[in-house]
Amino acid sequence: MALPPETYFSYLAEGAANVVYRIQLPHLQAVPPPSITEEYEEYEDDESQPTESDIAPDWLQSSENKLLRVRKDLPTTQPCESSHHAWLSLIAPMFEPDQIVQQSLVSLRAWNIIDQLNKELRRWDQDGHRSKLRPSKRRGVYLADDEYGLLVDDMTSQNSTDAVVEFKPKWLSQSPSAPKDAKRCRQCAYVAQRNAKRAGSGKPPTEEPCPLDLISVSKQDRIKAARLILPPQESQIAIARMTEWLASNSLLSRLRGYQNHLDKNGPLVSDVNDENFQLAMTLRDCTVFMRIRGGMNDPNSAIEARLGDLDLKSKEKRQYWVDTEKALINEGWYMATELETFRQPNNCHICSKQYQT
Ligand SMILES: O=P(O)(O)O[C@@H]1[C@@H](OP(=O)(O)O)[C@H](OP(=O)(O)O)[C@H](O)[C@H](OP(=O)(O)O)[C@H]1OP(=O)(O)O
Ligand SMILES: Nc1ncnc2c1ncn2[C@@H]1O[C@H](COP(=O)(O)OP(=O)(O)OP(=O)(O)O)[C@@H](O)[C@H]1O
Repeated sequence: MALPPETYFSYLAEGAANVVYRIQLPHLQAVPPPSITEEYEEYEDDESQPTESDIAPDWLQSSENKLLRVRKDLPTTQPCESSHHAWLSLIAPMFEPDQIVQQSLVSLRAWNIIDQLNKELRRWDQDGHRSKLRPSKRRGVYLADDEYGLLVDDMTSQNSTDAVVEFKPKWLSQSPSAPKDAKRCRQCAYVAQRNAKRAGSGKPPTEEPCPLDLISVSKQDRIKAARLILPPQESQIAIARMTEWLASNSLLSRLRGYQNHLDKNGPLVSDVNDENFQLAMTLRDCTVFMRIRGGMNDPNSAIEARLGDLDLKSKEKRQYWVDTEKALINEGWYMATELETFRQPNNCHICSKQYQT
């Protein structure tokens, strides 16, 4: 599938590995309509007239409600073609179709799309502080000159009443290579370490939900997690809805099941050439995109939740994963015995459960 010339891409957001664009197609009228005589010739009286979507070209139907997601040129990313192949064969079969952001390949070669998008990114970077779109920490990295990009389901709000929420569930179980009597889970240990570094450079701490609270049977734990997922000003009704979703959804428990099953040894021991380990690390860094039609305050609104950012992790990340795990163990972040000067609060599920017993 290729998009027609004159398609306009507007920057939406980016992460460490990909840039995501909204797609604005050339107006449908630009596609030559069938002539009146052709229409008469093709449709008999008893045949129903084709609707706009029946006559729309392939590119129009395939790119409706889609975003373009393109890979950055980094040693840790793989061409979309190979990551899409892994997604099709290994990842998509793990979930129901409505539990994941659907994706398909789109050709980027036709009219130097990447070249044009990179020119725009470079121009913004050169503009320095005048470029408000690109976060400063993302500057200096550009798109890979790939044959293909991905069309992904657009999970942004589709009208003014939709609410959207995005979060990463991260490690839904303790790391298998963490100390046995750890006082923090993998993610809380990591966040504590990161907040100590932030404090060292004068930045405020980030507060993130403990993944174990996301899947806890205790309502109190889930309320705690829901408050941290939602923006600070969210209403009690919204917090209650998110708390209820955390209890009733099957997505997170399925995700946790796969994370556990695919890596039983943890980053210190597991073989990075083992596809299962790469998959487990992929599932420990995916994103939940939620869209609530009618908003969080409408108790009847339907919640759509899909996992995205499911690109198979590269083996190139091995050293980073090993170094991270070693530091969390050796510097005492798992055990909450970090040096006094770096001391961080411990709000991890593991710690709160230990105090309760
Ligand atoms: O190491 P982590 O837990 O900080 O996760 C990284 C993410 O950071 P965050 O989720 O914000 O903590 C990080 O995300 P951000 O840079 O924070 O957007 C990436 O997702 C990174 O993966 P990759 O290098 O793009 O393959 C992620 O790396 P891995 O999942 O490969 O460890
Ligand atoms: N399907 C989608 N619908 C709506 N917004 C999206 C979608 N995919 C990505 N985005 C937006 O673009 C941002 C970056 O996308 P994505 O998470 O795919 O990038 P990434 O580089 O793979 O992320 P990471 O930094 O986690 O590696 C997301 O945080 C989100 O705001």
